[in-house]
Parts: sequence; structure tokens; C-alpha cells
Amino acid sequence: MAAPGALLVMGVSGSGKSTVGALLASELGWKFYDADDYHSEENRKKMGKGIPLNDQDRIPWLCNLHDILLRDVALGQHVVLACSALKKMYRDILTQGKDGAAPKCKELGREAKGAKIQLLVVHLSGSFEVISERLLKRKGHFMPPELLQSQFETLEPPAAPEKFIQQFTPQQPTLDAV
Ligand SMILES: Nc1ncnc2c1ncn2[C@@H]1O[C@H](COP(=O)(O)OP(=O)(O)O)[C@@H](O)[C@H]1O
Ligand SMILES: O=C(O)[C@H](O)[C@@H](O)[C@H](O)[C@H](O)COP(=O)(O)O
Repeated sequence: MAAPGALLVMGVSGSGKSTVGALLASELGWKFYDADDYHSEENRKKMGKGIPLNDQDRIPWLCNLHDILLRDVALGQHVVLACSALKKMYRDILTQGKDGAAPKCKELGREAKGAKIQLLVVHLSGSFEVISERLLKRKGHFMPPELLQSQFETLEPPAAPEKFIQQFTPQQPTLDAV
């Protein structure tokens, strides 16, 4: 693939996106965004009540993140984004904006831009048990551990033709670059 303009660090809640994403950005000298900081108040409240987000909740959030990535990449700024991006369709929106998810994005009534971001996906994965233990220990976060089951159920791991690296824990780290 062409050199990526952006790295997406994805995975279920507690997989380590914020931690690993910030470290990667610091190592690379790239700008870091945490998608958690861009959720609407409604989305935060919903998750806080233990209700999983649905496509309708996530699409405007992802479109906004796409716009941010596009703006930075167009300026030559390399970016690391930590974002759950659990479904293929969500990653398509991050890459292609509303064009990539035509019917639903049209409902948002925004202009299509048609620009595509070269995105390398880093998927952080681990067993339910390991990640759930981490979430139970994590303090001061709006995401309740009981939503982890729905996160695993929603997850569509990246697969070809997506360009991705998969990092498993707790086994010895395995890097499978495609
Ligand atoms: N590789 C890791 N090994 C052990 N603990 C980790 C690892 N990565 C993250 N953590 C811890 O797990 C919790 C969840 O990490 P976080 O980065 O907030 O995940 P996410 O952003 O995917 O929800 C945090 O308490 C963090 O310190
Ligand atoms: O798409 C979603 O359902 C959310 O983005 C979710 O996956 C994310 O996990 C929360 O924002 C909590 O934040 P953490 O991932 O940091 O737990």
C-alpha cells in the first residue's frame, strides 16, 4: 500500500486503544486523537447507563472523525486515531466518509467529499477474560464493564482487503502484517 497517512488503533473497550495509540503517536511524532473525546453527550450518557450504541449513534461520530482525519492528512499531518471502529462499515466511514456508507450518510445531509484516507489498521485483540479484568480495574471512565459483551458481539475483525496488523494479548505478541 501507499505510505499510510493515518493509523487507526481499534478494538473493543479496554483492548488498550488509548494507551497504545498515545504511545505509538509519541514514538512516531504523529498527532494523536482519541475518539472517546468526540462522543456526543447523548452517546456518553447512553453508554453510562449500560446501553450499547447502535449504528445511528455511531455514524455521525464516525463522519466527524473522518472529517478531522481528512483535514489533517490533506495538510500533510500524520495522525494516530484510537477508535473502537468495531465494524467494517465503521472503518469504511473513517476512510471514505459518507461515500463509503452511502444510504446512511446521506441521511446526515452533509456534502460528500469523495477523498479517501490511506489508513493502516492496528487491531488490538485479547480474550474476553483478560479485557474484562482490565475494565474492572480501570477507574474514572464512563464506559461500564458490562458493555464488553456487546462490544465482542459487534466486533468484525479487520480482514483483507483492509490493510491491518493484529496484536493479540496475552499471548506472545504476534504481528501479522497484511
Ligand atoms: N497491553 C496492556 N497490558 C495490560 N494492561 C493494559 C494494556 N493496555 C492497556 N492496559 C490497561 O487496560 C485498561 C484499558 O486500556 P485503555 O487504553 O483505556 O483501553 P481502550 O482505550 O481500548 O478502552 C487501562 O487501565 C490500561 O492501563
Ligand atoms: O463504538 C462504541 O461503542 C464506543 O466507541 C465504544 O466502543 C468505546 O469503547 C467507548 O467509547 C468507551 O471507550 P473505551 O474504548 O476507551 O472504553
